[in-house]
Order: sequence, then C-alpha cells, then structure tokens
Amino acid sequence: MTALLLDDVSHTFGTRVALAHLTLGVRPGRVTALIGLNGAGKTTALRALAGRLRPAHGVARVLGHDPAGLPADVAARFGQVVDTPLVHQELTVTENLVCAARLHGEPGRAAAPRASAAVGRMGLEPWRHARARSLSMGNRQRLGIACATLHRPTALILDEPTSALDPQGVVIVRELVRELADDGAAVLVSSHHLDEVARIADEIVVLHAGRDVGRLEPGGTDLEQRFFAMVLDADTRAVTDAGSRS
Ligand SMILES: Nc1ncnc2c1ncn2[C@@H]1O[C@H](COP(=O)(O)OP(=O)(O)OP(=O)(O)O)[C@@H](O)[C@H]1O
Repeated sequence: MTALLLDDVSHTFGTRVALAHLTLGVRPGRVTALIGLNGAGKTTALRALAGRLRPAHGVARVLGHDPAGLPADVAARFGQVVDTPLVHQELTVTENLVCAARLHGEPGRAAAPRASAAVGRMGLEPWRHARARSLSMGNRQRLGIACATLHRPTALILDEPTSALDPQGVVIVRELVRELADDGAAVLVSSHHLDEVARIADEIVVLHAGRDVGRLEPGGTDLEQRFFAMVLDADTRAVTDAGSRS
C-alpha cells in the first residue's frame, strides 16, 4: 500500500504555478526526498499532504485518507513538520513533548517516559525545562521534529528538517529518519541539500517549477551535476514548448 500519495496534483497561486500534475507515492519502509530550487513547489506538495492546502486539482492521501480530515486512529500514526512546528511557545520542552504524545493517542502514563526518551534522543537535555519560546532556532527545530516523531509514526512528512541544525543535529535527524523507515514508516522529506538526502533517501524526486522532472539514484555519482542538467533540460523544454505554441 502507498502510505503517502499525491495523485496528479496541481495548484496555482493566482497565475503562479506551484504544482503541475505531480504524482508520487511513498511506500512503507521507504524514504523519498523531494529536492528542488527555491520556489520549486516542495512545501506546497507537503502542505497538501499535511491537510493545510486543498489542491485545485488531484488527490492527496495519508494512509489512504484525505489529510484534511484524518480519523483519530490514523492521525495517531501520522507525523508532520511543515511550515512552523506544532510547538506551544509558552510550554516547556518536556510539556510540549508530553502534549504531543497525548495528542497522538499515548495514554497518560506512557506520555512522560516517551517525552523523556525524546528529550534524550534529540539532545535537548539542557533545555528540558526551558520554555519553547526561549529556544534557539535549531533547538526549536529539534523540538518540532521530536513532537512529530515521538509516537513512532508510520507515515511522516518533514519539510527541510535540517535547515537550522548544527552537524550534530543533522546526524541525529538522519539516524532518526532512517530508523523510522527501517521500522516500516513511509517518509517524505524535502530538502535543498543533495548530499544530505543522498545519505537517507531510497529515492530522490527532482521538482522544478512544480513538476516532477526526474529521479536521481541516491547512490549515484555527480548528483549535483545531474540535478542541474535535469533542471536545465526542463527549462529548455518549457521554452521550446512555449515557442511552438505561439
Ligand atoms: N501562499 C502563497 N501565495 C502565493 N504564492 C505562493 C504561496 N505559497 C507558495 N507560493 C508560490 O508557489 C511556488 C512554490 O512555492 P513552495 O513554497 O512550494 O516552494 P519550495 O520548493 O518549498 O521553495 P523553498 O525551497 O524556497 O522553500 C513559488 O513560486 C511560491 O512563490
């Protein structure tokens, strides 16, 4: 079964095309990376899966359901960090994690140990009792990822999860994502960093101007060169198509 699905999804903001006929699916146990230049459409694709945007055309599905109205038992198996993390600024790190555990259906007695384990896992011990609003950007990102993953989701979407992280945080997130996938989760992650996603992804989808313009083999060589060749080729085709229409 495809756990995360975008089927022929298109969306525009005014005249600006954000997504054009994007189809992709992530199966359990797989990590798919969406890679593209600024404005390529990565966040829009993830917002459609997070239920934050209803695409003008096409279908988004999380574990077989419309993400805008996930049943509670399905929401409890889903994790996401898209746009801003679901973190309450006035709560402490531990309180946020307990809250996230409860929201994802953990019984009361299990929430505190889950929160404690997540604090350790994400390297947040020194800030365990700090309010979220006082955290640095990187630690806020660590907390957001912890809140989205401490219930061990079977479907997970992460929008640029390492953008604010130091090298230690990058390794922590890399190992966490790979571990969840190896335990059977379907993970869709967006990034600008080819070398980073090449280490965790089973498949790399190149998005450009809202379109899927090709796939890169994570273990392949010259990824950067091949990425730019795909983007250039897509731009050349777009200009040629526009010319032949006029
Ligand atoms: N709320 C919005 N209103 C208007 N235009 C939008 C909105 N959200 C996205 N866009 C436009 O849609 C296109 C895709 O944006 P999106 O944020 O999905 O790209 P991205 O690949 O995530 O970019 P980045 O790497 O910079 O985060 C861009 O041209 C962007 O300007």
